[in-house]
Amino acid sequence: MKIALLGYGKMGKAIEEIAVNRGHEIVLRVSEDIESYNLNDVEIDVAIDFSIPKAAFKNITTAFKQHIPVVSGTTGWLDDYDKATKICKTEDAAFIYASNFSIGVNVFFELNKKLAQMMKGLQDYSVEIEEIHHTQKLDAPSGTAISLAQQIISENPNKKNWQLDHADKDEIPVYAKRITDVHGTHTVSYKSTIDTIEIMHMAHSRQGFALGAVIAAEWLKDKKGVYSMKDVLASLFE
Ligand SMILES: NC(=O)C1=CN([C@@H]2O[C@H](COP(=O)(O)OP(=O)(O)OC[C@H]3O[C@@H](n4cnc5c(N)ncnc54)[C@H](O)[C@@H]3O)[C@@H](O)[C@H]2O)C=CC1
Ligand SMILES: O=C(O)C1=N[C@H](C(=O)O)C[C@H](O)C1
Repeated sequence: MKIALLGYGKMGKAIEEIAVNRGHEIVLRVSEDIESYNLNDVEIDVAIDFSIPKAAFKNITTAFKQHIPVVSGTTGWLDDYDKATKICKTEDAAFIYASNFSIGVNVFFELNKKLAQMMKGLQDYSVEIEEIHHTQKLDAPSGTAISLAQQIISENPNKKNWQLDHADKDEIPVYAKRITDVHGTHTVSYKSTIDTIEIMHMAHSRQGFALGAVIAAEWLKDKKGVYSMKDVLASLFE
């Protein structure tokens, strides 16, 4: 598979290593405005975008306009997600966005939904989310923490929204901490005066995110349409 890397930072490099080990070829590395590159110059089977919030929408839609399937893991740009999926459909392209491509986190997402269903009637418990990441991270809270909050909100009618660092009764507080060299730790806690229930996922490296993104790209390559990581991992969740 011929891969274009849109964003060639920490994740771009981790993806390159795994993709090459799985027999793929990196044909383009984009690390600044995509207008400086001509996507027609090389044959591309799939583009993988791990860039920065303000570049993601342009990177992704530029690829769609060349009918190139796109896997995107960039966080912090989702206000434009619906616009991007519309362009994907108009251009007959293919797209998977995930706030977290790690298979472990996708299992954790399923646990989070199940736990939210069980806890929604237990009014003595208050729910909160904590995420910890390295100090170079541009966005807060993390895309994964927002996904976790949205999953709880869709299961629990008493929760209407999430807030960074504080919350009203019908909101979920999300606490974001920045500590050198932390790859990504997410904890969902339900606390009462009697006890605390917690689920936690801790990434030990970027390998899980990168492997999941390459697996998603292999799965998406010959498809059209908009998908999620749940589609890619369907057999795991049957
Ligand atoms: N969905 C997931 O599983 C994961 C998502 N992420 C997200 O991926 C993104 C990238 O993370 P890192 O690689 O750690 O960041 P990074 O800062 O190491 O890399 C970002 C790269 O984008 C490049 N860049 C700047 N402007 C650009 C443009 N206009 N077009 C293309 N590239 C441009 C920068 O030169 C930099 O090398 C972040 O949004 C992060 O939150 C990170 C890990 C896992
Ligand atoms: O920036 C990171 O590093 C990560 N970002 C993603 C997020 O915002 O959730 C995923 C992972 O936690 C690492």
